Amino acid sequence: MWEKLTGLADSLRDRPILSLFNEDSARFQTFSARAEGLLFDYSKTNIDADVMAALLELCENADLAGKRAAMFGGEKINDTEGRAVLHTALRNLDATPVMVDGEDVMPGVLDTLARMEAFADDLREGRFTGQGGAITDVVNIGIGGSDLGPVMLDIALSPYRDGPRIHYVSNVDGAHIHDALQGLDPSTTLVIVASKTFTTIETMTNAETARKWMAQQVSDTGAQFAALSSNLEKTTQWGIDPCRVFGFEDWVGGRYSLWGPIGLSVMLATGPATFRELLSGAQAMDHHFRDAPLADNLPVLLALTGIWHNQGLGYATRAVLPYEQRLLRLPAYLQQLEMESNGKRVSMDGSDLPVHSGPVVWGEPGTNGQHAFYQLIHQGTRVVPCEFMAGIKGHEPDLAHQHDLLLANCLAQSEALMLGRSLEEATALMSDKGFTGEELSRQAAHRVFPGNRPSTTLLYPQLTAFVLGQIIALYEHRVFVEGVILGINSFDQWGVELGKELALKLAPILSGDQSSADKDGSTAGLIAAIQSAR
Ligand SMILES: O=P(O)(O)OC[C@H]1O[C@](O)(CO)[C@@H](O)[C@@H]1O
Repeated sequence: MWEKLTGLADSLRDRPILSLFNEDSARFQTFSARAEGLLFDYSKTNIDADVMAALLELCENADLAGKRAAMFGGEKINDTEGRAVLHTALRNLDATPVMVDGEDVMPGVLDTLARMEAFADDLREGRFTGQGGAITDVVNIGIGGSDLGPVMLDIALSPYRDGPRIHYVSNVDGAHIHDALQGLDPSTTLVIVASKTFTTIETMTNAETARKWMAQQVSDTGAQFAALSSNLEKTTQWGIDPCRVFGFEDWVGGRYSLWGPIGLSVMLATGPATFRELLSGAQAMDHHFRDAPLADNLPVLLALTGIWHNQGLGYATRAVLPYEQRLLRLPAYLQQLEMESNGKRVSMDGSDLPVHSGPVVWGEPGTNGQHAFYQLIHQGTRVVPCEFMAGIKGHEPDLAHQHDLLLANCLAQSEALMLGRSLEEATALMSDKGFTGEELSRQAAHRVFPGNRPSTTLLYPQLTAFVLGQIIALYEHRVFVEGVILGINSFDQWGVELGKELALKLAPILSGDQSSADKDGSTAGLIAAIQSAR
């Protein structure tokens, strides 16, 4: 199945991308696609018509259309956990029926959304208060999918923020909750415990700490706690009033959960209307993904460029480079979305993957990244496919000149990556500066850029809630498509379990209650070093 692609990759690896533009003046039009205001340009890659045909063949062979229908249709495609995968139902605002085990899940989804909206309105309009008056601060305690999505959205939607201040606590490191609670008044603070399972050690430990902190000033601490979870039994056991528990079903994966109750903190900060805009944007992308032909389908095209670069050409990482400061936490969010989903070594049937799993995903907003790691991207020995993204318009009309500079930088980087600078050009440059002989060669060598480095660019009109919904759903579906082509289950995460189990066993050893005798030499040595220094 992979031979055709890897064969093409071997023969085309060094072909200059620039030559493709010289041969075809319409290359940009052919190798870019639009959907509902978004423009995805993948012309600055080595993909040509043959490569695209081979990539689309992979989609056919993997029955992408059938698997997509199975996902939207509520089939239990997460078969190592026996679950459907229906984050799309959370933004199915038209309420068209979505069946799981013969039952329409939409009435429940919309009922929870309405409850969240009523609670958000009550809190934002001062009808729900703390013991000391209107809620001024909300502390959202969660980790992984119960944190990264809301944190990313909170920053991205800052122009729309008009509610209480939100503070996010995720790390079990006591420093995190200590610093977050500094200066907050417990009597006007709401604590949200966000955990799908309601068993995650980091979250439950931080929630206990928050409860103790609140008890110092608030007599009925339970009245200022809310929970977002699938485990209603545990939220009740923990003492959270069911009227402030917002539940969701097991068919919402943690890293796909920001569209439902896990997004409550964002709704509190920006209001129900903005949250609905976010859902509408995602829904628009769902429709596009479901209905557009594969060759014009943005999530499919984004996935295929990923497959070409990672499994075809063997590039091990990809950089996500938003030229949008408010997408500061998008790379971190995508790290979980992509790497927890597609970082798997076996196919659905348990056999070893014939190709690499999904790539390492990393990044940072431009222009900051330019002054940090772009050196390696331009002149390092490894090729890093870059995924640029930028809004055509900012939210600061008075600072439009800065936005133009931002866009100029974004375009300059993808251009520089493709064009590079030859030894002849570098030599001429340094010769003009007066260098001669061996010193000219030496100085010129340092100024050569190999170029021919691939990148894609996603342009969007402006970072509104709607557009943000589109972008996140685009990446979600990209992960799905890559997972289908790889033949893996993108919706479980067994790889995080072993470390959790070992941490639980190590805790009593570290505290001295158990012996480290059965530990490997390094771990035992580290334990001894920690214990002896206490
Ligand atoms: O929401 P929960 O159940 O606390 O889980 C938090 C995170 O832990 C994981 O299970 C593993 O890291 C993630 O998939 C999940 O997002």
